[in-house]
Order: sequence, then structure tokens, then C-alpha cells
Amino acid sequence: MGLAATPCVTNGGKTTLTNSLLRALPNCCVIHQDDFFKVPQDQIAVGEDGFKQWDVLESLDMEAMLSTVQAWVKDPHKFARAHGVSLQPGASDVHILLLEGFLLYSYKPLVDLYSQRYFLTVPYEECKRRRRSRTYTVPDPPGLFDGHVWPMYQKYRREMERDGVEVVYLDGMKSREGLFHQVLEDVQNKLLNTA
Ligand SMILES: Nc1ncnc2c1ncn2[C@@H]1O[C@H](COP(=O)(O)OP(=O)(O)OP(=O)(O)O)[C@@H](O)[C@H]1O
Ligand SMILES: NC(=O)c1ccc[n+]([C@@H]2O[C@H](CO)[C@@H](O)[C@H]2O)c1
Repeated sequence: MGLAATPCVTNGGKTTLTNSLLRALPNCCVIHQDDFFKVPQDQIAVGEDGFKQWDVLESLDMEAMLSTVQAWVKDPHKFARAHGVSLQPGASDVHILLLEGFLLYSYKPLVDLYSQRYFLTVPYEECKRRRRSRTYTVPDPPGLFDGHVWPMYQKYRREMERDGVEVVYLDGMKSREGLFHQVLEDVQNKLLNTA
């Protein structure tokens, strides 16, 4: 049983990479951290800077996310069935759960559960450029990236490094295919032992 996580800076390519891995790995399920933003939206605090604080841990229902992960740990077969994932009998008895999100290494109860931790990075300018091309359920107000998103990314990353959380850094400037093959090989070596 293996648990791999791919968090990073916003727009680093997590979803793209996760979807490719999901198709390639046997008996593989996924949980997206973005599905755990607190609702209704008035639960997201407004900071002194005037911005809704989307990019802080308190805006996510991490207890609910942990419970979902624990449900998979307890019974991956049942979890897969409930999420419409067809299992491949005989292919491998290993089950893999991918967690995809931007703040996966800042919530202690989850940090130690992962078998593998990946961290996609992209430089500031590229990140800002990619973010501009996206529209979230709540569109970014002007100045959000520089005033909130990027500073929070830096803060949580510093804390993660200070706390000694070990991650495999991935260069988000590599091609989609390059990243996919790098991580697929690593997961196969570490979790499936099919080197
Ligand atoms: N390796 C890559 N090279 C260039 N562009 C990429 C790469 N991977 C993803 N992208 C593009 O970057 C944007 C963000 O990708 P994606 O949605 O996978 O990122 P994300 O990290 O999941 O974002 P979010 O912060 O919204 O969760 C998309 O437009 C995607 O097509
Ligand atoms: N998914 C959402 O409801 C939502 C709303 C507003 C902003 N965001 C952004 O999503 C990113 C993580 O994927 C964060 O940087 C949020 O700012 C998400």
C-alpha cells in the first residue's frame, strides 16, 4: 500500500501530473485538496490586507481530508469502488493513493502518512503567468497573487523546510512528459518494486 503526494506552488502542474499518473498506475485513487476548501465561503477569513485568505491552512477542512485518507487506508478496495475506480485483479496487490494539493506538508497528521512526497516548483514569473490564465470558482481579485498567494507559498515552504519534511523537488519547468516519466519511474521503484 503506498501513498504519494504531489504538492507545490499554485499552477506548478500538479493536476496535469496527477492525472497522467492516475492513468498509468494500477489500482490508483486520487484525492484533491481543493475539494476541501471550507464552505460556505464566509468561512474563509478576510485578512488585514483586505484579501480573502484562500491560501492558508485554516481555509481548508483538513480534518475531513484526513478522514477521507483514513477511509482509503482502512479499505482501499471499498474506497476504489465508491469512487468508480476499477481495480486490476492480479496486476499488483499494491494500492496507491495520490494526494494532490498546494498545502499537503503543513498539516502534521498527514505528513507522516505519505510514503513518497513530491514538491513541484516553478519560478515566480512563470507561476504568475500561468495563474493569470486560470479562472477559479472565485476569480482572483487584482493584486491577490503578489499580496497573498506568493507570500503564503513562501511562508509555508520555509516552515516545511525548517521542520525537516523530506521531499523530492520536481522542476515544474520541465515538459509534462518529462515530469510524468520521472515520477512514474520513481513511484514504480519505490512503491511497486518493479525496477
Ligand atoms: N510541465 C508543464 N509545462 C508547462 N505548462 C504546464 C506544465 N504542466 C502544467 N502546465 C500548465 O500550467 C497550468 C497549471 O497546470 P495545473 O492545473 O496542472 O496546475 P496545478 O498546480 O494543479 O494548479 P492549481 O494551483 O490550480 O491547483 C495549466 O495551464 C497547464 O496546462
Ligand atoms: N477551489 C476554490 O474554491 C478556490 C477559490 C479561490 C481560490 N482558489 C485557489 O486555489 C489554489 C489552490 O489550488 C489556491 O492558490 C487558491 O488561491 C481556489
